Amino acid sequence: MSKYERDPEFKKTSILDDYEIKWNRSLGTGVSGPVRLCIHRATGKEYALKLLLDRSDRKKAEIEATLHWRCSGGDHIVRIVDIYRNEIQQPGELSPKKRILLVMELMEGKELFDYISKRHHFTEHEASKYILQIVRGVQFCHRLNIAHRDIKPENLLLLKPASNPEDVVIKLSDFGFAKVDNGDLKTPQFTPYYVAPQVLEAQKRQKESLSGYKHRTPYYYDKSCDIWSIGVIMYIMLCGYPPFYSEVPHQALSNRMKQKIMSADFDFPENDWKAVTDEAKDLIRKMLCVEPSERLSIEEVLHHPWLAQNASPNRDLNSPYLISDKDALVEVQGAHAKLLQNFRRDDTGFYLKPLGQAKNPVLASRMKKQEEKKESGGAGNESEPSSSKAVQSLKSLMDVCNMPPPPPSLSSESSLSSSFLSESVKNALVLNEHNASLLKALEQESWNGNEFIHQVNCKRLASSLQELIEQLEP
Ligand SMILES: Nc1ncnc2c1ncn2[C@@H]1O[C@H](COP(=O)(O)OP(=O)(O)OP(=O)(O)O)[C@@H](O)[C@H]1O
Repeated sequence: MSKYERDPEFKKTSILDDYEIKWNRSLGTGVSGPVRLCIHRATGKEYALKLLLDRSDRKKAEIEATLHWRCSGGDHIVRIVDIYRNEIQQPGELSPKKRILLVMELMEGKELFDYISKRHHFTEHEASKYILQIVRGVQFCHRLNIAHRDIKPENLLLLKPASNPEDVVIKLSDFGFAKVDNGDLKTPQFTPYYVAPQVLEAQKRQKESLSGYKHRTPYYYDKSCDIWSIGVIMYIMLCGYPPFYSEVPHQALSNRMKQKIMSADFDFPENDWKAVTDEAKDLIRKMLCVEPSERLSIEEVLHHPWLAQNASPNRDLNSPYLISDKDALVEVQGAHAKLLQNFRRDDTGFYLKPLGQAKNPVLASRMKKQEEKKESGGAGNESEPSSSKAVQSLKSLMDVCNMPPPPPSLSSESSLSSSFLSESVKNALVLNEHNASLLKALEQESWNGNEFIHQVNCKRLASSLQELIEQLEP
């Protein structure tokens, strides 16, 4: 019996007895803060350490640790080797905090699409090998009745062999949104772009029931939303752009995009898809199927000919080029104006570099609006109650945090966005100056009253703002 078939032991002894934590070696940062490098004292082996706040009022960290642990026996799941429950102080903190510490196998943090964009030759055959690994990871979770619910490129970590790049190993990580699927998952939880229709429907229904509307039958969503996400990832892998675009880049998920997702309104533009096999398109259609009961199960995906027959062609795909190349994407935009018209990426999930290389019009127009507001001496409609204006200003700040980062090559745009972020914080503070939670969240991001001293973790700030808005809104 593998140790992962038993529930995990949350060790109470100090992690520092067993591991040396390299506090200055961040492997990547998410909502829960940086994942650090640590070294097993007895063997000298390197691991990744994720630190989760262990809040007594919420079981979130414990659930993430437990579900990730249960899936850790899978070949395509990042393995947890140890879990500790310790009070530990990170550098820069005033006092120790209760934490759950996940010691994981060390992966190469590179993101899947970033890796693909650097490949000179990338074929449908190779894409099928990558998708197969993702499917195997998800299959492992689903067999344990666990839905991951946040399958996106940043949560697919890589191990690269020195020899053949085709042998890259892909593993699924970050079980922060995972749940045991009893067929009654109804917390609307998603990341835009990879969100399945039934998640949106669940969200709509939850809103309706909060406003008193009663549904005759409860609406549920389940593991099948993971299949939808794999469908979106496969689509992008084969052509270089996503099947659904948002028309409003700064908005988390526009109504238009929601409509498109809920009606599975996508196609395979001939120019980019003519070299792709019908089997691949057939599989995508069956994964991006609106009705969850008609969508393939993970076992059916595995048995689909595109994966089962291992016969996809070795022809080069354009996707790496389109994912990374500005000119190519401009061509795509022209050729598929219908699909791309007015749509832009809005998710920080992964970044289609070329789209952001135009001088960010959203940023510019938002700055202009803020300027106009300042000049007119107000924060908007005077008849609005000040509390709703305060919430609105927090929402605007959250929108800014959720905007995609500029590409590293555009340092000027980067400084523009950080000064815009500071301006947005100041605007929010005018109406929320006594909000202790806001001040705390800003301090955590090194806000000195005028600007951020260090790199801001926009995802984490957006998530704190979301919590705050939920508390303030009736
Ligand atoms: N086992 C690992 N080995 C190497 N790097 C890792 C490992 N686990 C996580 N990372 C790095 O840390 C980043 C954040 O990890 P993770 O996604 O688990 O954190 P999170 O706080 O839950 O993030 P998110 O904001 O996506 O919810 C990853 O994108 C990756 O770059």
